[in-house]
Amino acid sequence: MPENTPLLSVRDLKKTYQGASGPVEAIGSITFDVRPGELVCIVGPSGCGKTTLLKCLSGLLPPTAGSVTLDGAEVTAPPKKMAVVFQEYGRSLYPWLTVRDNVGLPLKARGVPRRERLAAVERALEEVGLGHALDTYPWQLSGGMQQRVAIARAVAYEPEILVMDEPFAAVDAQTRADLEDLVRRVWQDLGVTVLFVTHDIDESVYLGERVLMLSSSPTVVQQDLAIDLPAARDQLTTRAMPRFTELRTQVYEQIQRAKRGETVAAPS
Ligand SMILES: Nc1ncnc2c1ncn2[C@@H]1O[C@H](COP(=O)(O)OP(=O)(O)OP(=O)(O)O)[C@@H](O)[C@H]1O
Repeated sequence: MPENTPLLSVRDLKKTYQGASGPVEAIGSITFDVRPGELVCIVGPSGCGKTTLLKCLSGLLPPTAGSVTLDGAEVTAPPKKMAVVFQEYGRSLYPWLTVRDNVGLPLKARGVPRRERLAAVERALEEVGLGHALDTYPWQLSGGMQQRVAIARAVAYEPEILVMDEPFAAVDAQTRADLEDLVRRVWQDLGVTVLFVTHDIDESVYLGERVLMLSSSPTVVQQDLAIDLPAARDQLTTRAMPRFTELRTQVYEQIQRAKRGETVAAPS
């Protein structure tokens, strides 16, 4: 696929829920593209519709209007080319299966032969630094390690796009920093396209090559900001850069505007 052809295209996406006391307009109108190989973060105030947007992107919820297209095909059901990593790692892994079998499960479901499957599982676990944990069970691992297993499972599946829904919200700060670096490394090593949803402004700037800021509901894209930080990022030096501070201030101000319901800024 040529570099500039979008992999994911969201066009005038609108979602109105039928609530008990009338319609709730969660998403007003969202339009954006993600090109192959990009790492895009989506950030927005609580209740702005991030989960609703992800459900529509992953084919779990039909939009009220507009469309989602992945690799040229309209998304109407969970696409085979997409893997999703959720916040609740504890509920996304099967406790009665070893790490090896948890990671291999989607490949087994896809009919990948055993030998090939085991090799892919081992590669993915090596990539997330858990090559030694093949025969352990999820409940024998820390929260951060379980989330690594969930990332390995998504990676082993070789998706065209990896969607992550606030994946590090439930882990401690040190683990979170390690996992952020892991996402950047996986993205760089494997060249997979990543769409990362977070409510954490610093995280969005540290991780992203682009940050899409959402407004409050009914949601629109408030700003699409290019993150012009060096590709090699480091928790200490990158976060100490004056440019990092400028960018996080810009995102913070937009989010505050969004919370106050102020008008949309011109795209950067
Ligand atoms: N099933 C539903 N029926 C009616 N309204 C809903 C439903 N699901 C979500 N909403 C409303 O849609 C809006 C967006 O909700 P959503 O959960 O997508 O936001 P969010 O950005 O993911 O929130 P948070 O960051 O707090 O998790 C909210 O006003 C919410 O109350």
